[in-house]
Amino acid sequence: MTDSARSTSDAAPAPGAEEDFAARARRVSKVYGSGDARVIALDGVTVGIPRGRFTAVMGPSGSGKSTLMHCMAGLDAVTEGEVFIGDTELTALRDKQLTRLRRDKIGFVFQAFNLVPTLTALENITLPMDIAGRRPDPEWLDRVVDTVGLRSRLGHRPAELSGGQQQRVACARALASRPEIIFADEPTGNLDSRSGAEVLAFLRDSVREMGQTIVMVTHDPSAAAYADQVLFLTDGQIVDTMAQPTAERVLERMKGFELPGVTAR
Ligand SMILES: Nc1ncnc2c1ncn2[C@@H]1O[C@H](COP(=O)(O)OP(=O)(O)OP(=O)(O)O)[C@@H](O)[C@H]1O
Repeated sequence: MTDSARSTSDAAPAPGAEEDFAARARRVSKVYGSGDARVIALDGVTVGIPRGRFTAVMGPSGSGKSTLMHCMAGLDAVTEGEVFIGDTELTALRDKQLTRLRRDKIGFVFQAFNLVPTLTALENITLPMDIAGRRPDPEWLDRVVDTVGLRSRLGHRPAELSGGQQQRVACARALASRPEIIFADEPTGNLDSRSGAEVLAFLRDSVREMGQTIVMVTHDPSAAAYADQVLFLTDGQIVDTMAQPTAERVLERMKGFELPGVTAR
């Protein structure tokens, strides 16, 4: 068995040895609180996120999905274990280096669109690069704008755009700097199903047509069906993976997690 084939097993590939992964977690644990309030949110997770693929993360409420994403994106410190973005060990970085790595290598899309209301769509898309003092590659930006399908709306402010269009602007903002990986936390959580489908199609196209790597946390089996693979978490551990998911198969798998007192939302 190759290392990549056992990406979710405990036998993690050596750092730098597995070039097909845009991000990796190795025996990552995250514990919140202490004493009676102690919660093991992640329990020794080892996983690789394949480069140029769309990965969905699913699991019951409280299973550790957001914690995994936050730890892998360097938004939250791990209690134990290592996280790599490309070949860089994120968990070994000091605050300033971590801020730079997040800025240069990672894109984020959240449930709330987090657009600046006074800026146009285009200004929002290029804002992180403007702040970083980097000039967007015009050809790339053009391609992102075409894929996002908002060329005629680039001069509009967020209030003049629909929710789906605003989230597509947020996706384009994440893509503009060609990050190593994009983490999306419930990107369709605030959208109706039609706008959600537009955003998901855009995320999928940016993977297929532009080679972007995306990890998306979702509760929605039909959203997960846009991904190339699904990772299933329960009780802070990855318990299963599914390639080429369909909404029906994901739903069926999620039903298996519905224990008394635990609902798969
Ligand atoms: N800041 C925190 N302090 C204490 N406990 C936390 C904190 N953040 C998360 N937890 C706990 O860690 C566990 C995992 O939470 P997490 O938010 O990662 O789950 P999730 O799968 O994303 O849940 P949901 O689907 O409901 O968003 C839960 O038991 C949660 O209560």
